Amino acid sequence: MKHSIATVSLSGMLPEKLRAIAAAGFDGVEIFENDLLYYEGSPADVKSICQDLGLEIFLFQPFRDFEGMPRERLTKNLHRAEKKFELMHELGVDRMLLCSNVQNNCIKDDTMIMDDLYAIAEKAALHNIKVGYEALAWGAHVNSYRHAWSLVKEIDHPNLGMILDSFHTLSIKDDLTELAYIPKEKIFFVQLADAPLMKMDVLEWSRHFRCFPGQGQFNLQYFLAPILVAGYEGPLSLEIFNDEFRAAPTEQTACYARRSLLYLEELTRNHLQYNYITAHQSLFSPAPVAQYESVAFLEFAVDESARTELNHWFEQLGFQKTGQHKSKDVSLYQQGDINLVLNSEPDSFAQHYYAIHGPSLCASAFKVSNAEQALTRAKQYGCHTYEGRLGPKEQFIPAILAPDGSLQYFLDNAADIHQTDFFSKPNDQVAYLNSIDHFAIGIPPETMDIWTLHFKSIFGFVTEHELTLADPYGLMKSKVVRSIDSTVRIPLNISENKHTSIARSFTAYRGSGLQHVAFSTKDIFETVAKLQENNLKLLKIPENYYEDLSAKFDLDEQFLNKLQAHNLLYDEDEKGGAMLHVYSEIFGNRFFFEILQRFNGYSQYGANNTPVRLTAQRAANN
Ligand SMILES: O=C(O)c1ccc(O)c(O)c1
Ligand SMILES: [Mg+2]
Repeated sequence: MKHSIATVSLSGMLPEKLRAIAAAGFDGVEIFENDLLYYEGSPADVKSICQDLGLEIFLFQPFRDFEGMPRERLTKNLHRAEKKFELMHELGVDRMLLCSNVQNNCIKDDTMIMDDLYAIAEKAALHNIKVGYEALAWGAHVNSYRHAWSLVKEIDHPNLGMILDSFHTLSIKDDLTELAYIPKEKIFFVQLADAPLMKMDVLEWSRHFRCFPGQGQFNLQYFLAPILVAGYEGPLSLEIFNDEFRAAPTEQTACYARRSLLYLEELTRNHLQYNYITAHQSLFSPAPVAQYESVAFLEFAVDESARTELNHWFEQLGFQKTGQHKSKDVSLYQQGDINLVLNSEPDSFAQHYYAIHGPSLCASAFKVSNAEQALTRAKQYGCHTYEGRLGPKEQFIPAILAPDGSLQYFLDNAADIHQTDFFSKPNDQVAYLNSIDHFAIGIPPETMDIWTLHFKSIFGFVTEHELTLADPYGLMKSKVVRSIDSTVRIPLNISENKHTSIARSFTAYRGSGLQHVAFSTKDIFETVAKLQENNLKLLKIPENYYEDLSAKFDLDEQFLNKLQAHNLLYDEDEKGGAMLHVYSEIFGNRFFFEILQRFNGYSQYGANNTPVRLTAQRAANN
């Protein structure tokens, strides 16, 4: 289907927005009146910029507070409309959005409103313009598409139709059934926006918190599907009022905006198919999501000194160096199913990454059912791919760029590369740690929505509820993205405050970066004893914490003493699951390691203990 976006959705000056919109692959735009008002060029200039960029102008908007005004205002309002029709001719657009009146003095009389709408439709006809009526959720009288449609249907004028905007419909939880029964020629335009569910004034919610499809909590496919069933074939247009996007980089936002429409098309296609409705042929249909089986490896960019230091930490954690790359300065550490890689190869991706970020996670690799399929899907979604220089006999591993510019590899032959790419020796030590339970990354707050969309669309991951947690110097928020069956889990952490641990890691990394890696073990007491024997520095937990535990949970004294002796933290969930976990100290203000054991299907991340951890880390690292 054709894709469009309202200019209000992006940051920047009008020409800059238009260039980014074209570069992201949109077919056209809605010109938001304010963008035009503030622009120094004429409407004809805007028309020619769009033409040069290959963008169609689909819609001019909004025209406000027209219908149902006191009678003496009608002539004036019709005159105002005609002025805008003339401007629209200069712009080269034939469709206008009229939003329902929000004024206090709007007269709540359907007959009078219909007279007014008929009058504007007649004027529009003289100018060859089509007026689409949109019910704002906070409209003074008309605030639902069903009310708007009852009026438009009754008026039955060829120059008057409907504009359907997902936000206004889904925010008031309106019934969606009637959408399928609006004749397609009466649906003049469709606007799409997602939003997080919030308890607040609907106007404020709409003006500040809309987001791209897939980033919020609306089920947009339930809104779009009946519109397609009605036969609508016009553009799908994003209209996003969002404070973060107003400040975010224009080009990147435009790219993710476009991807969100592809994602919505895919969800809608699946939803239609699930209901045995023949899907629109033109709906985006990418390669299916591959199955994500595990984290295949985590790769750290290091220089010589960081390599020595991390080598030491890994050994203390019980890893064994089992591989040396055949042609590169890359080494492999293993334990159980865990693979960690240190890369200090000159003139490589890792070294460029190191030059900017210092010791950091430069790549994460995922074991998937079919790497080619995962890559194809990512490409279809417009992801940037990466192909590094291959050494002799080295295997090619498909990779894409994550939103922070690090690499994400897809592997379906994880076992093989150890043989083909590395001089390897068998791991002959006992494995205390078994697998990567999760790894957390700290990201700039304004990129949270981009990251979630990345994992949802490319990886087919799901998100868990965002949690707000206390740091001694502010707040952090954490949202987990994970594969459906939890084989891969990645908490995404943000903080708006300047002095929190997350903020400190941003400074160290000069950007986003790894916060911690959590390894699972099958016997945490034995493992911790071993790590202590290896002199791994574990985070010391204050005694008060254990006092509180004994008050909160039904734990016996001996067990509590054992926890305290091992600096172990304890959490329970409401379904009877429990978790024991312990933390290392922090590696250079950057990342740390967690060792955990889950019991009885505990599916959380010990967030209740995060404030204790953050405070203890700060005490140890100040
Ligand atoms: O917030 C508003 O005023 C506004 C204007 C135009 C729209 O299309 C819309 O959905 C909201
Ligand atoms: Mg709208």
